[in-house]
Amino acid sequence: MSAPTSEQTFVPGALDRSAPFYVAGHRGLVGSAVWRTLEKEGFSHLIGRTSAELDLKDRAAVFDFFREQRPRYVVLAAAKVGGIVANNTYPVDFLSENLQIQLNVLDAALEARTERVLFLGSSCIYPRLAPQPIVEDSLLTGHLEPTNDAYAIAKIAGIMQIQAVRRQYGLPWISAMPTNLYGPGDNFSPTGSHVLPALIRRYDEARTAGAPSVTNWGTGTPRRELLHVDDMAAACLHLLEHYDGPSQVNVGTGTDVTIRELAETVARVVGYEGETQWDTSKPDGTPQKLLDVSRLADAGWRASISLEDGLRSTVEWYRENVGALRT
Ligand SMILES: NC(=O)C1=CN([C@@H]2O[C@H](COP(=O)(O)OP(=O)(O)OC[C@H]3O[C@@H](n4cnc5c(N)ncnc54)[C@H](OP(=O)(O)O)[C@@H]3O)[C@@H](O)[C@H]2O)C=CC1
Ligand SMILES: C[C@H]1O[C@H](OP(=O)(O)OP(=O)(O)OC[C@H]2O[C@@H](n3cnc4c(=O)[nH]c(N)nc43)[C@H](O)[C@@H]2O)[C@@H](O)[C@@H](O)C1=O
Repeated sequence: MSAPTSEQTFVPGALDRSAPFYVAGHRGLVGSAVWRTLEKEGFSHLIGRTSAELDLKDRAAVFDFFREQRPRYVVLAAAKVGGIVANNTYPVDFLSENLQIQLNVLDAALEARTERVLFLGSSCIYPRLAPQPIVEDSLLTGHLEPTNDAYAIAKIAGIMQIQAVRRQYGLPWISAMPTNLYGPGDNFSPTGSHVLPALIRRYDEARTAGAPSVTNWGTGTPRRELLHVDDMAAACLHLLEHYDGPSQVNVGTGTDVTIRELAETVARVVGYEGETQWDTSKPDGTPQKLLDVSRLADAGWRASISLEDGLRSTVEWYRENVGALRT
């Protein structure tokens, strides 16, 4: 172990477009959007590995990869991810896989002295009944939402690892906490996905089949904030170039809707005119998780894709790719 270094002043600025930049999870919803954004922004040395090529749970392989590639920048968007029922049903997988992935990547990045790392957590790290909108300082002030507490604890460990590296080694690594995301490349699995892709698929299939009704999960009363993944990717690059600090930064739009309103909007956009029913045997999850995005605004960034526009383009993407969806 190297001698501890105290946290030093680091002034963020434009990243070097020719430096090796590893996007962990580059085929996922977020990773693929980050990759597109970086390509558009002129980054010429992007590095990506599928899980088949490099299983991030394999600690030795991850260390070999970092020793060989020596990325100067890393966005950690590889994780075990799923919707409310997947999280609630497989807590061991969500805890264990995420702890392993992030521990291996962050430890290997530390050994390689990676200059900038952006770790992605989730808004579910905050207490279930945190005051709304949720400020970053709400972390660890109350009980977690039980449907995703295992996943949240893994993510909280990741935030702590970033802070610990900053404190002990002085490296300017940062964390961002996205709200619920959606967009092209999402997981549309009927049982495993998040709410928006599930609704798009359900309503579009019902429209095609001429089904008289669809059934969604829960009561429809919880509120969720939804951010298009292209906005998320832009925020990632913005934070890497404009933010440095130990606190995680919330990434969202600052507005939310009820699940019932979201379902009505999806039905209208896909053109479904039947009835909607609610299966209250399925969990609602946290009643509201609206992020306070002042810190992000102070860093000079705000979301630009409206829910209506983002939803329309995602429905288009879904229809064009329905034959080749992830399961
Ligand atoms: N989607 C959302 O609503 C939200 C997401 N987030 C966070 O954003 C990040 C990205 O999520 P998202 O893009 O939605 O997730 P996805 O499921 O779309 O993508 C995750 C990616 O991680 C990779 N991965 C998973 N396990 C391994 C492994 N063992 N080894 C290597 N790669 C692995 C997968 O690679 P491959 O395809 O090659 O198998 C996959 O492409 C996560 O940290 C998540 O917690 C936060 C809040 C909301
Ligand atoms: C991003 C975040 O995502 C997860 O938390 P969540 O916000 O509760 O996630 P969700 O998108 O799955 O559900 C939102 C709401 O929508 C309702 N709902 C209706 N009908 C469907 C439906 O068909 N599928 C789903 N998934 N939800 C539905 C559902 O009952 C709930 O009230 C975390 O586990 C964790 O992974 C995390 O960090």
